[in-house]
Amino acid sequence: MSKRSSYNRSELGRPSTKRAKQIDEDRPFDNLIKLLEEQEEKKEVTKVVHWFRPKDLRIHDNTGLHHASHLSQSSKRPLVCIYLHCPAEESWHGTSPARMDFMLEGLKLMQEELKALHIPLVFLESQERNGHFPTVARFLKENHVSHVFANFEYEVDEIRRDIGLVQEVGSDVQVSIYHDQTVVEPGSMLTGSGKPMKVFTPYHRAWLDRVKEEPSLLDTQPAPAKNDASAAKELKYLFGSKLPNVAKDKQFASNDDKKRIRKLWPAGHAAGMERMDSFLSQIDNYAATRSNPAEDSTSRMSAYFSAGMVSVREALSKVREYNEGSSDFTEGGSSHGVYSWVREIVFRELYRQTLMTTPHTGMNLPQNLKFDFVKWEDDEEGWEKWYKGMTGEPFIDAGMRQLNTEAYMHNRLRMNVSSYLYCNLLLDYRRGERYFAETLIDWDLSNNTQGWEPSYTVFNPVSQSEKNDPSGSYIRKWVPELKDVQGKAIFAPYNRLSKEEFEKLGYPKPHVDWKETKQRAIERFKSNMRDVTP
Ligand SMILES: Cc1cc2nc3c(=O)[nH]c(=O)nc-3n(C[C@H](O)[C@H](O)[C@H](O)COP(=O)(O)OP(=O)(O)OC[C@H]3O[C@@H](n4cnc5c(N)ncnc54)[C@H](O)[C@@H]3O)c2cc1C
Repeated sequence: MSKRSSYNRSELGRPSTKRAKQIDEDRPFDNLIKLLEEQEEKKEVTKVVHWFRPKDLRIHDNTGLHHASHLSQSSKRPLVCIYLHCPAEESWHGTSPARMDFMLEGLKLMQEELKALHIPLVFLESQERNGHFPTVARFLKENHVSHVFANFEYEVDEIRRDIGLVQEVGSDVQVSIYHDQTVVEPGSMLTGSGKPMKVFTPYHRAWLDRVKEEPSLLDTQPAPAKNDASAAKELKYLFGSKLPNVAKDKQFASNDDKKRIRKLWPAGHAAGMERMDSFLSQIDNYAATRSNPAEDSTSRMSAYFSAGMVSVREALSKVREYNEGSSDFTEGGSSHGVYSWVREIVFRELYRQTLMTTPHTGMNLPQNLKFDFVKWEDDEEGWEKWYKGMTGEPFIDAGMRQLNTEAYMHNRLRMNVSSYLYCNLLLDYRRGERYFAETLIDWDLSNNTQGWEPSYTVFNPVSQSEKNDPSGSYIRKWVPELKDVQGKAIFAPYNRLSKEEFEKLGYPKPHVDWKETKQRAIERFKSNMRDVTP
């Protein structure tokens, strides 16, 4: 579905590892907090704005919006919502046609919901990447806005954009930004020596304790209150703002693609909550079936979480109801299914903490900077076979074809296809990461970059499929050339069928030898990786 298959240098460009270390030490997020704290409190309220970003596209349980509504009500001044569309930014960062369409459909629904509350949702547009905060600042000025609210985004460029806004508006507008993407505030989970936790197991344990002790972390906020009728009159000129057009490079390749994806992923909060409710009825099977892609038993909530159409708090507050009102999601306090689903949410929470506290991870650099010294291969044939799902490794091909068809891939496959790309094909992992960004509906920078973090673990697609897709149903579904292959031959048809039988299938033979290329990768990593000089 994604049309792009080659990348030029600037898109995969990155700072030097030395510069990366400097950025980690002088974190843009800390600078933003300092600026926000230094603002003088603005007593007089004229108009209040909430600025929606691509990660908080809902009016329910939206922290920034809730505070904006509160100020608007207490000061009896009107609330206005804005969304900034910047096609150049979307191109720069990746993002897929599926995700763009999903977000815009969600925004259309939100505009209607807000209109019923007499609150306008205004779409602003900036053609230039660096035109974002000046466009917002101009709108605030022209509309005599005194207070603007938003939720934090933790990517470096977004933090710098917010720094730009605070500086640009100066004392004219008070800017308030809230943590909203997670249950536990990123940056607040520290080791004994006061450093941000980076390792999953202790983070998970501490997270479970925190949520058990502070169940209010899962409480949700209501949708904003209605603007009064006179405000609606005063704001008349802001209603009816036209939904932005999708940039050419973010349009679906065909109408069929659009129809298929919209059916699989209906946009909006209501659709997301319906999906969550239906998942809850089967959550108890999650632990036993989550790794089998043919079961398709995971929640498929990722698209709703990454666009913020459903807040993770709201989803977990539902899980709490299911868990008899208890926020004890430890093994002892919940079913296997609940424990293991919440565990996945905790990965998401940790990855946001990592992005905020180790900002270089959002700058096309691996968390383990030693991997930046690896010399990658230029196997263009391998690249093309990988993204088209024609490598000759059935499990890999099935995963890539699912991705190209559904704008989604099961987690087990994401782990396998990524390992195959940078270990067996020895291609720069950033190319795969970018392909995911440009194809997935649930693209999320922190989950994606952490998922693609290179490591020495080389997944074996044959044993992985034998273990996780034991009946071969997932492979048969996505690789129709193999649908009639019986028994264990489905996992490795080239090696397990006779030459004649294999040739009849019309399926490619493996592009590389798995064992040899595993060895090559380990040797390459060992010889190329080196310490980063401070
Ligand atoms: C190489 C690679 C790339 C990935 N890219 C993305 C991405 O761009 N966007 C994205 O949301 N997830 C990404 N993931 C994580 C994971 O694969 C998806 O979140 C999951 O498959 C989504 O399906 P689900 O909603 O049914 O998950 P469920 O199993 O139902 O899990 C519930 C939620 O927990 C979170 N979650 C689950 N697994 C992980 C994980 N491994 N890491 C972090 N959070 C997780 C997601 O928000 C998910 O919706 C990636 C993983 C890998 C290995």
